[in-house]
Amino acid sequence: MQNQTTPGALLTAMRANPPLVQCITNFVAMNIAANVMLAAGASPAMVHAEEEAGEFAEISGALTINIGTLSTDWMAGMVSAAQSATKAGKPWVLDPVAHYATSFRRKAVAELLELNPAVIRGNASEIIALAGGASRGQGVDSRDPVELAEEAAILLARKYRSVVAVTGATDFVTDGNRAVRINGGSPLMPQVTALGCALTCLVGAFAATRPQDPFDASVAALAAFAVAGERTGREAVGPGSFSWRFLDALAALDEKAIDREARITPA
Ligand SMILES: Nc1ncnc2c1ncn2[C@@H]1O[C@H](COP(=O)(O)OP(=O)(O)O)[C@@H](O)[C@H]1O
Ligand SMILES: Cc1ncsc1CCOP(=O)(O)O
Ligand SMILES: [Mg+2]
Repeated sequence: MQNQTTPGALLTAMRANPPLVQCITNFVAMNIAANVMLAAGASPAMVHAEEEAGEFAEISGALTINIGTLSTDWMAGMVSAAQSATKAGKPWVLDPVAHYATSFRRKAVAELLELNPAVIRGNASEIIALAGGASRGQGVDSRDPVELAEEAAILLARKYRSVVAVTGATDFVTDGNRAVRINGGSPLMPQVTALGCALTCLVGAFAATRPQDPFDASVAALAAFAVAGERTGREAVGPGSFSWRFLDALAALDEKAIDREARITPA
């Protein structure tokens, strides 16, 4: 019998019933994230206004919240959506973009963390700082290796009872108990803006497909990026061609390819 929770099986399940995912993301990421979601087979909606964000979360399969271009009115929409998702039993994913940079961001992330995200997805510098460590992050960019963030990720997963997905050259995913590393991708990925933000939305899509197991959902989303990114890296000549070729590679992924090519190892 086939394992129903392999990344490939989850990709097939997601495409068979494309989940509506409410993505509250940033101005930089909106377009690329929506295109990544469509290429992978999900149905994204970028809905953030306070007047409707909570109501929209009720009809979505999952919610993602990203503080990349935060403002006070967006924060109100984020809080309303997260409360509504939790109440409706829908998983939501937090992307704490550059939360260490200003007190406004630090305060916002502290408030959002209290609203029970199912998954926290960030780069290594963001995860280290979230656990109170000394991060070398600069603005939205990570300057720390993922290996240095693994302990922080486990700590955060236990503290907030959530899955923590740390990305970089080698990704690390933990729920505080289980942990895996995922290899793949391409060094060109951090040269294309908002790919991490787009990945956060895709984690939401897989979490909508498998709400009972946000760990497997996160691993599947990161594996899809790792395989599509690695394939794209072989063809692209720079960040420009990487960007459009990556969408094609995501769309071309299928169950067999992802399960054959994903390099996932227990940590
Ligand atoms: N040096 C690298 N080599 C391979 N893949 C990478 C590398 N850096 C980042 N990635 C991949 O890029 C995607 C976005 O991750 P990351 O750049 O860490 O997020 P963010 O954009 O939030 O900083 C992930 O799929 C990650 O695995
Ligand atoms: C450049 C920039 N500025 C504010 S949000 C953003 C995008 C960040 O994207 P990512 O976290 O995926 O690198
Ligand atoms: Mg990011």
